[in-house]
Amino acid sequence: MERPISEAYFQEAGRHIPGGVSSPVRAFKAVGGTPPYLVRGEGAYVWDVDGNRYLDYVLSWGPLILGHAHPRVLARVREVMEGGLTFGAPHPLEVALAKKVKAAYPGVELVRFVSSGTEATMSALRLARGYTGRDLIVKFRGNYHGHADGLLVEAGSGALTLGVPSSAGVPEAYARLTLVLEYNDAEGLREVLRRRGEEIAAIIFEPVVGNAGVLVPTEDFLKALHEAREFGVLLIADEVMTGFRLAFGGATELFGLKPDLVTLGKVLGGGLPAAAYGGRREVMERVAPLGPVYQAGTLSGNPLAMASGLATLEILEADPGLYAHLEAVGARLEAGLREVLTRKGVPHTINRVGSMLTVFFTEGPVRTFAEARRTDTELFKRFFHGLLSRGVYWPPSNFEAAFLSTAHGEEEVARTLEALEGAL
Ligand SMILES: Cc1ncc(COP(=O)(O)O)c(C=O)c1O
Ligand SMILES: N[C@H](C=O)CCC(=O)O
Repeated sequence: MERPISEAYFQEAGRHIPGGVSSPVRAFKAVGGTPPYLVRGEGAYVWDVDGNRYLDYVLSWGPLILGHAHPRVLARVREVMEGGLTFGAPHPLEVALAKKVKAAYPGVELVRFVSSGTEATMSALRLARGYTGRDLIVKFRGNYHGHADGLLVEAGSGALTLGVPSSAGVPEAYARLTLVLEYNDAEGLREVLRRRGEEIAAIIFEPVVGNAGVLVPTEDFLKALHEAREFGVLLIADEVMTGFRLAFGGATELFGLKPDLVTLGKVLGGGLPAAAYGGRREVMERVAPLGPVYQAGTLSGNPLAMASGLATLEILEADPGLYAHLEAVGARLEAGLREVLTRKGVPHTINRVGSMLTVFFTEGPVRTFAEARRTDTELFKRFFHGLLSRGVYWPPSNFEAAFLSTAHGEEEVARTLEALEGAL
C-alpha cells in the first residue's frame, strides 16, 4: 500500500507544525512510519489522500460510535449550520443536550458544556477544590485526563507512549498537589485515605481505563473509590472516553457507580468539539455565574457541536439494540483475535469492555499500569504495520483502546482476522 501524497504532506507539515501534527499520538512515534492523511470516512471505513481505504478502529479516538458520516448526524449539522456557526449566546440545543445528559446520568442535576475533555476535567477539579476548600487531588498511574497541569503527572495515552508521562512545564509545586496511586490497588487507596483523606479535594479516575490500553476495574477497587466520600472527598468519574459508549449511561450505568461529578466528551459531541462536566446540584451551583468557581468558553455550547451530539445521542437512546450489537461484535472480534494469536503461539492478553479493546502482547492478567507496560511494544509495531498494510487502521500505540462503531459488523471482524493471519 503506497502513500506518497501522505508522505509529502507529513514532510511539509513538519516544517510548520511541531512533529507535523496537532496532537502527538497522530505522529506514529510509537510505531514508526508515516500517518495516512485521512480525507473521507463512511461507516467503518476511511480513505486517505492517496486513495487507500482502511477499516477504522480509531474512530477519531472514540467519538464516532455511529461510524463516519452518519447521514442523520450530518443532516442535523447541515440544518443548524444554515442558521450560522456560533453566537456566543444561549442556544435551544444546549437545553436539549443537557436534558439528554441528565436522562443518561440520573446523578447529574446540572451540567456545564465546554469544548474538550481537557477543559471538562480541569474545570471539574477546580470546582472540587472550590467546593471542598482542599488542594490535593488523587489520580491513578497510566490514567489520562487531558493535558491540564497537575493531570499530566504519570499520565497515560500519548504522554506514556512518548515516554514523558510527567510533562515538562508543569511546576513541581503544582505536581505535588497530585497524589498518584496504582489503578486497581484498593488497599493502597484505602491507606492514603486513612492518612490524608481530609486534605483531598477529589479523586479522578477512568472507570474503564482506555489510555494505558484497556484496564478493567475490580469490584473492590470501585468499592474503595466510593469509600472516599466518608472523608468528604468528591469522586469524579472521567467518562470522556466511556460515556455513552459502554452503555447510554456509560460506565456509571454499567457498574452502578455513584460519582459526585462526571466528565464527558468524545461521543457527547458526536464528532464535533463538545464536552461537559456535571453532577449534584449543590456542587454544580458553585460554578459561575451562580457561584465563585470561574469557568468560561467562547465556543462552549457551540450550536454545531450541540447538534451533532444531540443527533448521536438521540439515535443511541432510541435503539438500545445498538449497544447489544457493539457487545456482540466486540465479543466476536475478541474471540477471533484470541483464536488466531493462540494458534500462532503469540503470547497475548486481550482486555475488552463492550466496544473498547486492547491486545497486550504479554501473558496476563493485565489489570494495572505496571502489568500493561509488560507488553512487547516491538511486537505491537509489527502487529500494527501488518494490519495497516492490509487496510486495517488500528490505534498507533499499544497504550490506547481500539474502538468499534455500530457500523462494524461480521464482515469487518472477518476482514480484520484475515489481515491478522496475513500479518503473522
Ligand atoms: C478519559 C479521558 N479524559 C480526558 C481526555 C481529554 O479529552 P480531550 O482530548 O478532548 O481534551 C481524554 C482524551 O483525550 C480521555 O480519554
Ligand atoms: N488517548 C487520547 C484520548 O483519549 C488520544 C487522543 C489524543 O491525545 O489526541
